Amino acid sequence: MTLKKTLTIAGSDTSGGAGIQADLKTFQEHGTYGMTALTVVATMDPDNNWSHGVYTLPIDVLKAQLKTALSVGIDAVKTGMLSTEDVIRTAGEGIRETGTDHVVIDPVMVCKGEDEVLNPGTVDAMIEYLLPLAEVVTPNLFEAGQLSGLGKLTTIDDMKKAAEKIHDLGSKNVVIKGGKQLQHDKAADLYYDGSKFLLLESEKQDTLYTHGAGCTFAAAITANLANGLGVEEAVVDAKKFVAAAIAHGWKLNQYVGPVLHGAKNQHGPAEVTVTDI
Ligand SMILES: Nc1ncnc2c1ncn2[C@@H]1O[C@H](COP(=O)(O)OP(=O)(O)O)[C@@H](O)[C@H]1O
Ligand SMILES: Cc1ncc(COP(=O)(O)O)c(C=O)c1O
Repeated sequence: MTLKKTLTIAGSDTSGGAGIQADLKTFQEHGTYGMTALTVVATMDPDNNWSHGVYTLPIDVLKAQLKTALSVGIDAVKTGMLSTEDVIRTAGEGIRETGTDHVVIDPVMVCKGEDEVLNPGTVDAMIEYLLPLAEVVTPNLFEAGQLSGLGKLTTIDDMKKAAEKIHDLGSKNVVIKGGKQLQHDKAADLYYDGSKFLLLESEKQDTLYTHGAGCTFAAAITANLANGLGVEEAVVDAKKFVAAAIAHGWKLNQYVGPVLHGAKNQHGPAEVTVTDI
């Protein structure tokens, strides 16, 4: 049996819901063989309101992991938390060497609820080293505002303008996640392939248990591309996967509630409507 091989270049979320943990669980649910190149280890302090520590691994350690993964061969690759310009450049070099076009860039800049980029130099580095390689980029509203240079995005019209700008930066397809932040009665994401805009909508859940949703969405797109789906189909199916995972999100402790990565396979896909806009 030959499995498609999917690589995530991302951070470890020790609490298990996001980061490479989300990616590997999601790859598994899609029947792909997951591999990892770790960039940072994120920890959470129970004595200090679960505040995050982010420990960047030495760049040589990242390079050695990429060498291992590249020697095996990769069918699709995604990125997650990349903490410095050096890490981003190295990730870009690794992605080029995989030779695959199935490249999903999840431009993680902050963890949920925060609105300041941890390290501002990383936005320019993502634009320079990663967007030109992307088959799909999946910013949330905040990240799309940063990458496009348009700042705060509040409407679907703003999202369209940002998607065009990000497409011009080299990503072949752009998915801007409206999520909970967008003032809209559904959880709406905008898909743009350079010519048409699609609005992907699912039920907006009234829940705080969405930890890992962004990583899970991008990992599902990656696995779908590896499995041979077209980009539009890969994104719509991933939305059904993540919406189900959010609908079954659960409380890990008083601070965090992760999505249930296996929800689609256990309970069925969520309903998603797709509208040409
Ligand atoms: N409360 C919610 N109910 C339903 N879907 C949501 C909710 N919050 C986010 N989503 C969806 O989850 C996916 C990931 O988005 P989001 O959580 O905003 O990303 P990120 O983790 O990068 O901030 C998107 O498809 C988004 O629309
Ligand atoms: C290592 C790592 N990557 C990515 C994220 C982003 O997670 P989400 O999918 O909830 O945006 C986090 C958030 O805690 C993280 O710790």
